[in-house]
Amino acid sequence: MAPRSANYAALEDGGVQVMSKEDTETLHLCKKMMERGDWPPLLVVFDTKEGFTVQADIFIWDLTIITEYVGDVDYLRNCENDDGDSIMTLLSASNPSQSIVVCPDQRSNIARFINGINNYTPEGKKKQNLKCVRYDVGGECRVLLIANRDIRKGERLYYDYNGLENEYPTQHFV
Ligand SMILES: C[S@@+](CC[C@H](N)C(=O)[O-])C[C@H]1O[C@@H](n2cnc3c(N)ncnc32)[C@H](O)[C@@H]1O
Repeated sequence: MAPRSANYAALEDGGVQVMSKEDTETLHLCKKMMERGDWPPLLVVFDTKEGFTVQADIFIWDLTIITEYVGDVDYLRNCENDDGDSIMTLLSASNPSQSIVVCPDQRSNIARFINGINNYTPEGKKKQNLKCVRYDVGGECRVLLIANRDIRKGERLYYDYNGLENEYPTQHFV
């Protein structure tokens, strides 16, 4: 695992956007709500083709923070040969040995059950209703999944697994 000090947003190649004060307050409020047991209105539903999926249990407005992508944080170099299908870039450093990733295999939250779009079909792209955005929050990188349009109750949540490195194979995704 990487020490907390490894998550130093200033190392990001090209920089990472700083989260606004207002959004940072919202993020802290989300954390507090979770701590007291107020969970977001999302359901984990099993699908025979897609495995576990996440769906909206109420209407969700565009730009709502859905969840932070959390888990153990490790150096990318330690995980390159892992067969996990849920590793997420946290910091993509100019010096690759300083790049870190989130590994949600042992500890995580609902984010690891959110499925991805098929990058090779127009239908896949139409399904996308979340965007994955990395922010500098108080000097540390954080990954958030945010609604990129209004989402109907009952709609499944999808984002593009290939936002940055384009290395995730999605040809077989439904
Ligand atoms: C981060 S996990 C998402 C949760 C996963 N469905 C599960 O059951 O644990 C990523 C894996 O889910 C599956 N997956 C994600 N999106 C999919 C899609 N659109 N169609 C089919 N399988 C998908 C693939 O097996 C992928 O490797």
